[in-house]
Amino acid sequence: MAGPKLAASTKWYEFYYDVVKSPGGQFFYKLSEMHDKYGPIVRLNPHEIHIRDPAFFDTLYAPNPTVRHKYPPSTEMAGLPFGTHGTVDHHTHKQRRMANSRMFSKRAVASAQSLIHGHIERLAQVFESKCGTDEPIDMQTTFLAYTTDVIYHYMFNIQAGYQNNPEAAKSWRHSMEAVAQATPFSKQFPWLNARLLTLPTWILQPMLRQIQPDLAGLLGAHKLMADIVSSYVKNRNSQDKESGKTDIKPETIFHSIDQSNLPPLEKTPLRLYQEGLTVLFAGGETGSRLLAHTIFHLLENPDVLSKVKQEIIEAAGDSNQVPDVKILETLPWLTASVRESLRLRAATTSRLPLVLNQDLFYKDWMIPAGTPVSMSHGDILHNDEIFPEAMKFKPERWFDPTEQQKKMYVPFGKGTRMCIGAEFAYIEMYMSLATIMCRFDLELFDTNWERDVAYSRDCFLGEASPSSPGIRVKVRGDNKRFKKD
Ligand code: HEM
Repeated sequence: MAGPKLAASTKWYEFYYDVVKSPGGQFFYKLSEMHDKYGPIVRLNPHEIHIRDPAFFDTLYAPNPTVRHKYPPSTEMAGLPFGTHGTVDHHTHKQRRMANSRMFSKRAVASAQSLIHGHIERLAQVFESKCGTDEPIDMQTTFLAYTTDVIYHYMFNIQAGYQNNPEAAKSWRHSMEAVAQATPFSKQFPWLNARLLTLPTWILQPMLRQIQPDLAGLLGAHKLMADIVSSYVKNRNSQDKESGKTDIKPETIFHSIDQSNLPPLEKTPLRLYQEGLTVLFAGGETGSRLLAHTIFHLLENPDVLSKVKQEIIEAAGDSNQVPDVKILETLPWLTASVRESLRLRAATTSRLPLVLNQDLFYKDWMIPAGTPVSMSHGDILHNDEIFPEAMKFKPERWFDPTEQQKKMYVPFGKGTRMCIGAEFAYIEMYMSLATIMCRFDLELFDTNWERDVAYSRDCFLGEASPSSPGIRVKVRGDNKRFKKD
């Protein structure tokens, strides 16, 4: 297998690019260079193979019943082996995912529109409070507070209240940033997080405060989840097991797991706690970025923005209410803009390794069973041959997409491990975008693509430059459209 000899002989090669070379998380660029030099299949470290060939994506990330395990070091780094995302074994994962699935069905998520509306009202108040002032809004913090509040409410029936507490929201955002910064390091020492999380809080908290105070803030989320689970478990025995079993949406994700066919060992407090954290971490940051990036692109492209606004306002007709999600999803410019924003930012920059029980064949190569093999979404979503001028925001490409473009649209991944929250992300996104963009006139404040939007580091999700103050806007006017009386 081709690739630099040094990379094939030691993991310190990757360590150098991810941890030592400023600003960290640089190995994914090196990986691209390896492919430019050695071709579509390379050995990137002593254990792993990486493939850059969109045509192979469906084979590697195949759906059930094809068996695909995760590669333990790639899942260990989050320290949540009992959550779906951290589950290595294919069959265990399948069962755990099935137990969660009632929370994520299209019908269940659509039924949550009024719950989401409540949080959008609060979001609109933030924009309203800055209207006409010169104070910019940091969109990622504001939207993270929104997506986090929505997840806590929908998944755990809890009011987390980040939107009502700007200091808590800022500190949560800093914690998420700190996790991202630490990811290139934890990728090299994946066992570290899991070990750290076994320490008692009275040791861990002061220790983390010394290393990185924002990381210590993360323990607040762990403590809150432990409390939510403990209160759920306390009441669990007094609840009628059948209650809510036929509802479109179970009350919480824990009800969904409890009412599933999983065996009792899969319903322990530790399992619930880790699944809860998995969903919280997987859904907050991704959704808030998508929102901030889409607004960035719309403000950079005023002609597209005016078409998006116009079609939403026309769909609303005489009503002063945001159209139903079923209608929003049919609006061509809105849908195309969201798709394009997701494609352009290719959320997950990290390679996503899988392990097979059998040998895998790629062209003339035979990859022995048990070898971790990965591909990267950016290699597909930013491929100029599939998406001409791939790094440009061109929503109109989605009006008449080729079969290949439709097939290669993979921001949520594919196969057994693909995102389970895509419907949730879309609904949360369509409803808030429609409200914020139609109600307020926004303008970008000191924000540009190179520094603030394009990624410069692989921290599992792609991170903008460390010098970025974030994507910021000023609110120039309030049209009062979709404002609740
Ligand atoms: C723009 C938004 C989002 C993007 C681009 C995105 C992308 C992804 C990707 C690529 C994966 C697969 C990762 C892997 O194979 O390691 C994933 C998994 C996952 N996502 Fe998302 N996601 C988004 C929003 C959400 C939301 C809103 C939720 C929950 C409310 C969520 C929950 C999950 C979960 C639980 C998994 C693990 C699934 C499993 O292993 O079965 N995601 N996401």
